[in-house]
Amino acid sequence: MGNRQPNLLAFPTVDALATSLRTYIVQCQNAGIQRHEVFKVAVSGGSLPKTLAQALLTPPSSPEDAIKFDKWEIFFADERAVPLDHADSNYGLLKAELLDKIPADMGKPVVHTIDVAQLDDVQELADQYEKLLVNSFAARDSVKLPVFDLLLLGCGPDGHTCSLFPGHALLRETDAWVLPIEDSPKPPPKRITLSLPVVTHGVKIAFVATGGGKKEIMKKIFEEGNGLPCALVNEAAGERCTWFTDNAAVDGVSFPRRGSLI
Ligand SMILES: O=C1O[C@H](COP(=O)(O)O)[C@@H](O)[C@H](O)[C@H]1O
Repeated sequence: MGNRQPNLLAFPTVDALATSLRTYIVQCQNAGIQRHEVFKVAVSGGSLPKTLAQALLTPPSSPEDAIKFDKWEIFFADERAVPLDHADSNYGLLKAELLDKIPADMGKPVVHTIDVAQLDDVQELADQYEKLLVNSFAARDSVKLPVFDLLLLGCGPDGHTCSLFPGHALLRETDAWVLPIEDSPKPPPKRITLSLPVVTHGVKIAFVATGGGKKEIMKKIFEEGNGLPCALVNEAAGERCTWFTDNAAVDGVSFPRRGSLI
């Protein structure tokens, strides 16, 4: 991969990881606000929202370190086709872990949820979410792909990210921005997900992977690749992609720069 290698950072604890993740997110936020006065960020579900809350809800160490939630537009990197208050909803999880805990003086982000009126038709659900992106990122005719300022992603123990699963036909999609999936190997089966080209087109892409349960797949992603969805993101995004891991998740992986910051 040469100088297009992703950054792989390993921290001794999740606390230390969260501190660096915050610094990184603030840099992305400030760059986004400078570029177009807002910060457009896509977030995943799973274990990410908890770590994200840990990173974002601490008081700033300086004015430059401030989280400006009133400038944030939050989109979902993937979402399950369930009501927003369902236990499987990625929005519901983010709400419980982060959104409900944001103090009033930090501002309120705009949060783009799925259109729950379309839950019965997952293709329509994906199409509606794509339309939302078209409206937010300008007309599709003039914009080939939406460019998120940052995508915050998780990595499943099988190497999936968003709802892009190993070996699935959705990995070959080149046109659509948002895709439906009806046969997710991880429940619930019906979901929507950003496509690989949209994910890899972001200004910055950050993965958060913690715990010993991730170490086998981390070895495969970084040492073999094997067409795993997370490895495909690494290959396409190169140095725009940064992994925030703890030591347990990269135990035995030869690559990481320990705890250093970008
Ligand atoms: O199903 C999903 O799983 C992935 C990974 O979750 P994790 O708990 O292993 O971190 C998550 O990134 C994705 O958003 C979610 O829908």
